[in-house]
Amino acid sequence: MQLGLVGLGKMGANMRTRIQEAGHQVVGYDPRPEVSDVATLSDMVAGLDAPRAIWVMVPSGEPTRTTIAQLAELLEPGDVVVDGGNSKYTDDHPNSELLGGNGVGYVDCGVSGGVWGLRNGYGLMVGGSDEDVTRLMPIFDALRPPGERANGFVHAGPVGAGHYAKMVHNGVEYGLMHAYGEGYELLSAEPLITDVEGTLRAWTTGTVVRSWLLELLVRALDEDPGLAEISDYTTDSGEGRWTVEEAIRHSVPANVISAALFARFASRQDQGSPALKAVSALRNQFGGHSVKDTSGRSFGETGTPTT
Ligand SMILES: O=C(CO)[C@H](O)[C@H](O)COP(=O)(O)O
Repeated sequence: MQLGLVGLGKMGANMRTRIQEAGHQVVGYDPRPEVSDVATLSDMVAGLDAPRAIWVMVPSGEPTRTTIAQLAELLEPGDVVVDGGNSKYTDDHPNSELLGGNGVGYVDCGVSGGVWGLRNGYGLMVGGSDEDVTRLMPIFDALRPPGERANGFVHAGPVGAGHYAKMVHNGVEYGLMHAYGEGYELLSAEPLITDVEGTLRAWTTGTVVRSWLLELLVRALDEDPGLAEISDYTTDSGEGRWTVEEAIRHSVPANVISAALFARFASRQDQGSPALKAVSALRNQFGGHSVKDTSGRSFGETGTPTT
């Protein structure tokens, strides 16, 4: 199948490779000519046979809304657009209506897996009509991990459901990372524990708290013993806030997720928390998100896997 892919950043570029490796043809567009397959968005559209499928993988908010508005001008009835970024789910209906006015379908897809998704596959949470989702299944199958479709892929509901599921996923991510961070801090504070990293490494196998995030924490400690180089200053890109807003709307007592979000805010006021160093190191490990070193300089991409 052919796919137009808008946005060839650290997620989009890896997704292009994975989709191509599954035998599909990708025409990628990015404003940076050195990574783009075509010069303009309209060249990308012109390079695809109708009916077209276009995947948008650009930062959420204005960049995604603008891209979708531009596509609405360029596409034809029967085409379909996927927003694979971390958009707020409330953006999905306006985007869907804008495109639908011209007979263009719309699917929202939460994508999890960070910079490791190229080799491990991406977890996908999809919202849209059965017809649009079925049509895009070859692309979803190329991106998701191998094996059972239900492990790593869900058609969670109508338009908006994919981004809602991804928002909650990211809220859970905040809570998990913070719990590991607190555990790391407590182990580090206790003189009885003479091998903190070894204890965390032991937890990665057999225990009830084993997980990929825990493996990444051990990896971060291997690369930076004692997390000496990293500041606890931890940013956020919105999903945690939206999860807490939704918890309030539904009167769900989201104690853990809101505490983890507020701890990130505190990290920007009062630096020096080992738990937040761990959270910051984990964001860098799984997503290649930029972090600060102890002198306040931003750096990133150290989590990019070499395999
Ligand atoms: O979607 C992701 C992982 O699943 C991103 O890496 C995540 O959005 C990072 O979020 P934040 O910047 O708020 O920590």
